[in-house]
Amino acid sequence: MTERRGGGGMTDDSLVVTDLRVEFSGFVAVDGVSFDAHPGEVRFLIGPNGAGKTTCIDAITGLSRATGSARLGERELLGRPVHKIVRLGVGRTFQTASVFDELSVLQNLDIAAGLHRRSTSLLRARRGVDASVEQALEETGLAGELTTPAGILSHGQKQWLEIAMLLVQDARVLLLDEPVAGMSHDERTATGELLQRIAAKRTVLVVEHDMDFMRRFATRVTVLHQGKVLSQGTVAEVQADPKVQEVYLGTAGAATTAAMAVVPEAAAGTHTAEED
Ligand SMILES: Nc1ncnc2c1ncn2[C@@H]1O[C@H](COP(=O)(O)OP(=O)(O)OP(=O)(O)O)[C@@H](O)[C@H]1O
Repeated sequence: MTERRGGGGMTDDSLVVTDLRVEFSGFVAVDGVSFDAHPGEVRFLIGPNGAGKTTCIDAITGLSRATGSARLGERELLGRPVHKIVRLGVGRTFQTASVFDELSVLQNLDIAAGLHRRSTSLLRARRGVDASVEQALEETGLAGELTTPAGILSHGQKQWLEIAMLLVQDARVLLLDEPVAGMSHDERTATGELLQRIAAKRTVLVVEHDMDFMRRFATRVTVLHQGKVLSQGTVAEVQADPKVQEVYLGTAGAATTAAMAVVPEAAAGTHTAEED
């Protein structure tokens, strides 16, 4: 058993990816990528379009065949089928929210919860709101939307519902693919704060394009470029890396470069506010 402790150290819920490699008919999309993520930090994976970010998540969750290693604590994930990886506690969201629009928030959560429940506890749950569902509703700020059809939730609320579904499944590792795409500024802030709360006890890995969001909420960042790790470290370290500046200058345009170049006061030290 590995030691359990919070604040970014190695635990049974740590995700450790080593020398990950994914090839599609001769094209190497992920080429020897290594990084780790631990409970207590909001870990970011960034990089230009086509860098290999989603493919890394696909490999970890069993959707793409990969070589190398992706370990949850002491368990190897690579080579296991998708449903077994889910059962080990690895949950993910996709770039497009995948909730049942016709069903209420509660019904969506009940279905998600069913994945980990026996029929007897499902029967019990039908008489009221299950404790895990109630906790997920509170944590994601959706408690007031119990009977709302998911289809009429705001864009941000749909993403939070997806995160809530992972919480009721008791995911120990959450892999989130562009969770704030299309969100308003306020929704992004609420999402960042939600991720910080969730990450206190779970491993959270966020794939993002939004540099401002990354600067505000990342504890550590891995930058991918053309399938390889270009840079890795705190927000301040990564932003100061000339290799990162060069890639963003060359591929992502002036706006992103400007966003990357600004190191906020709070991030200029070794870590972000939530560590203090
Ligand atoms: N199933 C597939 N078959 C062939 N090539 C693929 C497949 N999936 C991804 N790729 C290629 O692998 C590379 C990495 O794609 P990936 O989606 O992981 O990048 P990304 O960093 O997530 O990009 P984006 O930010 O645009 O989502 C791209 O060149 C993509 O075209």
